[in-house]
Amino acid sequence: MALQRKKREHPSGNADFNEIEDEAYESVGFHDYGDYFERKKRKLQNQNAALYKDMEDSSKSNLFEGLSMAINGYTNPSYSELRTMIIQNGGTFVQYVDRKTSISFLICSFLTPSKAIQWKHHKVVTPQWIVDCVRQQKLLPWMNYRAVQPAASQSLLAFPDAFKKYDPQVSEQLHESSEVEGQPQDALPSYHLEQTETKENKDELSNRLDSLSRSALHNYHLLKNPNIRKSTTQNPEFLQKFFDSSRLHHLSTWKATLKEEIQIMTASSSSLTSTGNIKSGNKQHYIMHVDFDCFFASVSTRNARELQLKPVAVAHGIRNSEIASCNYEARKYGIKNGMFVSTAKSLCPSLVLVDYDFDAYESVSREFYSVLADTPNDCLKVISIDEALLDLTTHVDSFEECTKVAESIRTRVRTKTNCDVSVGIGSNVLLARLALRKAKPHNIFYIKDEDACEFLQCLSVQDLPGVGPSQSFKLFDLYGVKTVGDLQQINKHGLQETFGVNYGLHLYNIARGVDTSHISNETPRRSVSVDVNWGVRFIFLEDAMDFLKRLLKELLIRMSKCDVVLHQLQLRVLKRAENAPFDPAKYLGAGEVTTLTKSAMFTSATKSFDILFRQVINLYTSLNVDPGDVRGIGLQALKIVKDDKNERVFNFNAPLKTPHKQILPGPLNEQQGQNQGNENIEASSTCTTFIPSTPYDLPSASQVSPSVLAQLPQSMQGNIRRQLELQNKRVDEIPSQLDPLFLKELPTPIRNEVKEDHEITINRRLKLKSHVQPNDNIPTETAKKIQQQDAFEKMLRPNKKVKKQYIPQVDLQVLEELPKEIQETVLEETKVNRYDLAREVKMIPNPVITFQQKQSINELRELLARWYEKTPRGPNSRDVDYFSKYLGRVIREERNLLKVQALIRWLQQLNRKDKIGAWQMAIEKTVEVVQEACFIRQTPPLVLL
Ligand SMILES: Nc1ccn([C@H]2C[C@H](O)[C@@H](COP(=O)(O)OP(=O)(O)OP(=O)(O)O)O2)c(=O)n1
Ligand SMILES: [Mg+2]
Ligand SMILES: [Mg+2]
Repeated sequence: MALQRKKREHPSGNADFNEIEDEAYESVGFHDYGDYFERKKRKLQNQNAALYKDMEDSSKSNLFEGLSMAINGYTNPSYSELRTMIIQNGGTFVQYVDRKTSISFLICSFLTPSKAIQWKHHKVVTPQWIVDCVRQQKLLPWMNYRAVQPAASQSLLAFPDAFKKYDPQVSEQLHESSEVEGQPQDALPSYHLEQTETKENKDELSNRLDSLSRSALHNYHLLKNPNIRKSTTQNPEFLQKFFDSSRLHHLSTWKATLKEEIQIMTASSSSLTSTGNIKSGNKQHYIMHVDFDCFFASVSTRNARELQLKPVAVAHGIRNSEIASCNYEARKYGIKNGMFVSTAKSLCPSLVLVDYDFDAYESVSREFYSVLADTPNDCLKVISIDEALLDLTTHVDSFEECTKVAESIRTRVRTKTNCDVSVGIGSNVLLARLALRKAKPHNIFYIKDEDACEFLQCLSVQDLPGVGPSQSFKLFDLYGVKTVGDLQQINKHGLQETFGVNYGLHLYNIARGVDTSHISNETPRRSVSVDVNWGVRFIFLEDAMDFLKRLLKELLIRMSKCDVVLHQLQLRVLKRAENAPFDPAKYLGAGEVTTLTKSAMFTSATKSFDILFRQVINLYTSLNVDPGDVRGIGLQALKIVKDDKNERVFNFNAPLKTPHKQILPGPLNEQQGQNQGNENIEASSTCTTFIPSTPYDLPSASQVSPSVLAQLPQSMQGNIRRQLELQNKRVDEIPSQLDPLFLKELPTPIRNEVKEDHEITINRRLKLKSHVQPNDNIPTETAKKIQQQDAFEKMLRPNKKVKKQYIPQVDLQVLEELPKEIQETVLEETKVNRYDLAREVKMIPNPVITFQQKQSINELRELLARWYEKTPRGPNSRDVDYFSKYLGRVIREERNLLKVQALIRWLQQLNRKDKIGAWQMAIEKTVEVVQEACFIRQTPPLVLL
């Protein structure tokens, strides 16, 4: 197949999947819209002011005076009839709901389950309430017209009753009783006032609530529910419960422990490394990748033969919890690890859910590793609790011999654990890994070097490690590449041009089965950490502080178990991504987040809670994250050393000082400056603040940069220089400021790229520094230049998303509907000239939005029919998202409601006969997105039934 570099063209020239994904129009929540909608909102308010004036003039009553209401979805009476009733009876009609608390009532006939959860603490009534109130001309008790029933539908992790102090019933009663009067009460919920409900307390709370961000306020309302509250960080016992039930916590702890044990075991034997080239000189390498089949699921059912024949999955059991592992019987239905229980159940209603058995997983894993350790090898590498890599190079001479070893491992593991492992063998890690996938389940497979290219040809590019959805999309988009065979046709140069020198080369190599990575024996542990990424919900800053305190205590407990002290402490905060919903799909999960990291260095290793906590507070506050947006927190002890009990780690006699000032204005300052007032930090940022752990400590040489040194007071410079001399170091020995752990987490090619760039930067810095006399003051100009070079740190951070600029947008059609005076004001405000506007409107008609390059309804129907036919077990949720977003865009931009209506009806019709559950859910989700888009665009909801 001759592959040309081809860019997909879109007839409309303005819409493709990338744009759909990139643009800030996730399924539009009631609260998620940006400048564009703010603008639109104002414009429509103007419009409405005029529109409603006539209605108000003919007001029938002031029945709804002081009440603000919004309408959502399909209603009977219709949207416009209800709107008229509300306005004519003195109510305020709200078109855009940007804060749930900004309206007194939401009127709707039906809410989807996820919306019902979001709105369950708000007054959501059926249209009949409006009708009856108007008919009787009195405010009737709204609870009799609830559209959302108050009972929480989800079962929750059973935390002990830790929240007695908040009396939910009293709160609920208060809520209800004042509402009977129909008062607009954005209420002072009683729960957060732990003490008596004095007026002062209420006022104080009210003031505090006023200053909260939308996300914090959202959490405030969410946490009113005591059941939810006790499943979050607000519960003092949360941490323990979380760790007991968190599989990810178990997995990381086990992995660290296993690595440590294997390291001790192999430390005495000579540690061998293996080069992973297909051929390294004349020596053929033999790498083996061993992994349990459906580990949790098979351990959980290993003594229940009857279950092994049924589809089984291990999960916490609630609807939107994740499946950790499912057996191969379940996989026949399309169920996968990581899928939500609700989706899995819709694919296979008879799916048996079993609970976690962490003790059993641990003991089975120990048996497994004891078998591997007993197998003669050059190197044993822990990959996870259920998988490992073995280098057998010097112990076998052929793949056949290697297979015999694999058979023996399989038999011994089976005998000891009653569970199966599969084994993949190749001359490098990549081939062993790909062979393992082929071997699964219950088998052994090897790929010889001479067969590698052919084997790889049939794989999809996404099967290659390190190739994710975005890279594979790019490959398809630019080159039409789908399979590894296609990828083999693209030359190295082309790939490097598109993906960068290193990643391009990496792609080129792995497409041919070449992997240059090494495996080596375990090295001593380099960090201890504690991470929580579920149930993290704060309202106020003190909630975060309180939780950080508990987290640090936990970290210190773990450090003491490993008998280590730290030189560096890193704080990691997961912040809700811009435009991500307040409540992610996974119940109380983190959802889509941006990771922010900051760390502090200590010259003397420490484990002192006081010292560390002060720095934790400094680090946290310098990140400047709204407490309402925090979705996860982690603390990591880095640069750890064995705790030498005799060594002075903290001067207990020294008075505790106020939080240490950062004495070196290093990168942190720059970072802080950028963080402040900038919510758009995109990905992890690593920077270091430097803190002496005793009052008179000076920073270690490894962190001193001449530019920084130059800016310190003379006396301090002298001190530092003296200390450096004592350590036989010069100022211009510029250390690497690349955090090795951060680097380690990067994929190899990217890591190499970063390192390479870093070296270039360091060289440049060294060149600059050669002008500097070591003992002289560095001239300010040079210092500035050097500081500019410090900006190489920025390389570590992926590009920041530039905040979208608001470009005045005036819709001529809307404008013309406005009264003349308002038109003038709008034009003045937007500084747009009417002539330009008309020209612009002429030039840019409503765009035609395409989906998969199709735009006519018939073409799209055909596409949907194929999609439906190809996915009898239900569509991929990403596809559903794409499609929903596309429809939302058609409503917003192309303004072609008929098209949307036709397509959804078509999907409904396709599924009418088979009534596939997963498809039904997908259609519902699409309808939900569409109706929200209508709601926001101010059009009546679509009639779809
Ligand atoms: N994100 C993850 C990854 C893994 N695991 C747990 C459950 C798995 O059973 C176990 C091993 O992970 P594997 O990726 O090896 O998955 P399985 O062993 O379940 O399936 P397979 O047969 O594909 O290896 O780790 C988890 O709970 N969550
Ligand atoms: Mg496995
Ligand atoms: Mg595994």
